[in-house]
Amino acid sequence: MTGGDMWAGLGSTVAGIMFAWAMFQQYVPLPLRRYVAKYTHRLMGYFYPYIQISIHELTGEHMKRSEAYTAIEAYLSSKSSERARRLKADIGKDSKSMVLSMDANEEITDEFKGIKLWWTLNTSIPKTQSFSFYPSADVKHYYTLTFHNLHRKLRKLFTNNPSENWRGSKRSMWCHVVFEHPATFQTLAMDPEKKQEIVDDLVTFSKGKEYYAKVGKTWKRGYLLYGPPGTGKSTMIAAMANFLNYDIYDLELTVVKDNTELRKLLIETSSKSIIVIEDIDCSLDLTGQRKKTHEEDEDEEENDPISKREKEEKSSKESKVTLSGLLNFIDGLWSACGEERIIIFTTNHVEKLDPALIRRGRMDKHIKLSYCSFQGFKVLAKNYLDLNSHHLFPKICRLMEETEITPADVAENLMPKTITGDAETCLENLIQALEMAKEEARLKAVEETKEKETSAKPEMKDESLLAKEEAKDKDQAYPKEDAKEGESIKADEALDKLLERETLEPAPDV
Ligand SMILES: Nc1ncnc2c1ncn2[C@@H]1O[C@H](COP(=O)(O)OP(=O)(O)OP(=O)(O)O)[C@@H](O)[C@H]1O
Ligand SMILES: [Mg+2]
Repeated sequence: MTGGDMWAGLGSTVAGIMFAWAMFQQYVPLPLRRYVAKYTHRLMGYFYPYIQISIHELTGEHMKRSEAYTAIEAYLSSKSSERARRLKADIGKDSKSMVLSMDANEEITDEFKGIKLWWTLNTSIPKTQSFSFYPSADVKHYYTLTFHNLHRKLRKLFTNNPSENWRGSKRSMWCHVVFEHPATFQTLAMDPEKKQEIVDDLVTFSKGKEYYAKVGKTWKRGYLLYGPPGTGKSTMIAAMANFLNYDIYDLELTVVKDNTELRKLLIETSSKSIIVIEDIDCSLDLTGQRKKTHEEDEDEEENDPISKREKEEKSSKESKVTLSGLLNFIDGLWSACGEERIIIFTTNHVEKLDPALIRRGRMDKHIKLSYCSFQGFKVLAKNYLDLNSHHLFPKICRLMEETEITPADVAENLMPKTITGDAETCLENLIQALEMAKEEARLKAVEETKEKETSAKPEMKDESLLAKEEAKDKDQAYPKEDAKEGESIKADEALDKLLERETLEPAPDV
């Protein structure tokens, strides 16, 4: 086929489509046209998964210039001069400078929180045009912002214990704000292999719809994050939400009235979400509830009616969520239709938790967040100081092997304290902090050995005290001759008692 044949063929195909379209518009009744349009639109959605927002220059009845349009124009002005290929030049207000902006139908690529966006300046020309040397006043300008449908929904952070600026409605038990935590797995300081393992686990979970259905399990996963304060438990939750594009429900158990309220809260959570209970060991006396039986409670109350009333008053304010209520919550018994949910508990004291609460199947993966390793430090150094290597790194590595420091403390030291603060100063600050931590640990160890030694002494002390007391008793029983009058009366009484006892009991061997 020659080039000419090909163009002729294409031309006749286009002409055919145009003809069919004209016939469709003219003869097909409107309801059917709408029906077809609806499905064409859906079909388009599959091929064109982008969202477009238009911002028109002139708005309202009086066609005033829109403030949003002016703000976008100003915002894009600097980007245009860097990135746009076709620019429009205007004289600035001072009549001396030149202001450059993007020309009509020009496109600029931009980024917002890691999301790729496209800005386009469009013009719409009225259909009835009269010939004129001057630009028509009817030409309308508008910007279009285009982004992928995936980013249509901004992530939200929900809470059942809101403070002032949280948004909520009477219908919902949760209030929310836009979730804007910047943490990612790249910026999280931890052992790279462990990090990869968690990422793989999350990916497997998020793609596991069929698998969970096949094995007959609710599509949910529980993570227990434990470790000392400042090791990145909350940061990891934010990184997980950003990675999976899930909402977060921060559940404050202490303000949940009872199991029924807990159930309602769970039902109101959406799919693709992470439900978090921070510091679970402090949230409820879950272990206590298990250990104390009802009978024991009742016995205590009967003995002390005041404490009973106090207890009742206190417990009317306190949460009545029980361990079994919480277990049902985790097992998802109340959410038969529940889909794609992650439940996370955090704690500083894993040993305090009831084993039932954290057994596999409930908290499927136990993740220990620990003190900062040199690998972790390298992530933070890259993140905070943009450093891959430095002559102080070996010294830091050695100190980190010798002492414990949390990632939170490392991060704090790596933050420049002045605008001009350089990387070397920050690293030196960290070295100082590490040396201090090492010295503190040494002193603590010394103190602990001293305490151990002294805790061994009290027994000896006790023995000597006993000996002294015995001697005192004897003194009282056999008063010294120079004792004062009152004392000698007491001593007489004691002597009487002793004699009395000796008559009743056999005399001890001395
Ligand atoms: N592993 C980490 N990687 C990166 N930054 C971290 C890490 N751990 C802590 N940080 C930094 O320290 C701050 C405190 O960390 P985070 O709140 O995550 O600690 P936590 O383990 O939840 O502490 P707590 O037990 O007190 O709640 C964070 O804002 C973050 O800047
Ligand atoms: Mg935390």
